[in-house]
Amino acid sequence: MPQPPCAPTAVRRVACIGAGVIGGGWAAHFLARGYDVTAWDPAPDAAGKLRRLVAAAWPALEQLGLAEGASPDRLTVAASLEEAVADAQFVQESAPEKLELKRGLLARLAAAAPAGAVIASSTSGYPMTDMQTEAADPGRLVVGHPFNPPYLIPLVEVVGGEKTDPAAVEWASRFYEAAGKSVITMDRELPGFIANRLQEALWREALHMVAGGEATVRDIDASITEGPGLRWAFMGPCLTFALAGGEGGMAHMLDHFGPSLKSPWTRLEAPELDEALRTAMVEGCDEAADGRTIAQLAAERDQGVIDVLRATGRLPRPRSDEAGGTE
Ligand SMILES: NC(=O)C1=CN([C@@H]2O[C@H](COP(=O)(O)OP(=O)(O)OC[C@H]3O[C@@H](n4cnc5c(N)ncnc54)[C@H](O)[C@@H]3O)[C@@H](O)[C@H]2O)C=CC1
Ligand SMILES: C[N+](C)(C)CC(=O)CC(=O)[O-]
Repeated sequence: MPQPPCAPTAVRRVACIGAGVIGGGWAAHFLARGYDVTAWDPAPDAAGKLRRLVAAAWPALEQLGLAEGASPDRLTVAASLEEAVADAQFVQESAPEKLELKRGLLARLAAAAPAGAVIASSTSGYPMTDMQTEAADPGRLVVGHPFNPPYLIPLVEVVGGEKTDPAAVEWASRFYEAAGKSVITMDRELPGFIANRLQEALWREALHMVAGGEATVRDIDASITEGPGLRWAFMGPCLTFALAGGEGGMAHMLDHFGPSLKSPWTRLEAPELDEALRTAMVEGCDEAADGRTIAQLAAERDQGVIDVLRATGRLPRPRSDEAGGTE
């Protein structure tokens, strides 16, 4: 792989390709951290939608603290993909989760972006090995998997594919850290990476319970927000379960509960996502929303995440180049 155009801490210009929920959220994050952002999205109404998304996110970002010079005015919406990435020092792809589309798009991005510039995909599950097949220079393609909304949830999972240069994975991890993210760098591809693999197990069980009429959407959500979710905001599932073993810690927890966990671990297959289950989930969510719109729920979520970050002492650090990084 040719050298990236600059050091990870010296990046000033980022391109966001695909500007929906996640691409727009990434744009808001990078703008708040003081980067110049150029976005491109083929949808006819994409520019207006993106600016509305950034405007809706900005109050939350102001609460967290903006980087010096950060402004929504530093967002440019390009007329073409090629124009969007022509000058980019880093590219974040957030197009729809369709493998063929990602393959072609990543190849186009690799052809158009400056030599060596790292290109990250927001994919929530495809291995980079499967997505980098059409690119002329796959070495600079990595997965940078964010969490919704990327402007508030710190975690990014970074992993390369078989043809990715390890230097690109390293560069991307350092860049995201400089941009204020909390990074897990994976040394191998796993289906769903780490967090989605865990979330998918939870989600599979939730859908089973709704499909079987065993629990309502409201009950399922309350079972997490009033229960384990409170612990998970600051202590992960392994350490919280180590505490379930009392003074004996994880060893006693496994000896005590392990045998009885074998059945729940192996009982269920993937649920059939048929029309009835889809309807039950949609109606259950409408009921649980209690008349709140998506925009109201998003604002509530944003405030909740900020409160948790603040309460647990995890407000974002300043950008590392602000602390003296150089080109
Ligand atoms: N929604 C979520 O919670 C999360 C999604 N992701 C990943 O982020 C990516 C984007 O997902 P969302 O933002 O949720 O989808 P979305 O549907 O909200 O946005 C996708 C955007 O891509 C645009 N688009 C369509 N064709 C395109 C093309 N050829 N090139 C560039 N842009 C194109 C669409 O116009 C749309 O604005 C997916 O890979 C998804 O797996 C990752 C983490 C969380
Ligand atoms: C729903 N999702 C699988 C796209 C979610 C993610 O990938 C991460 C998240 O935001 O939880």
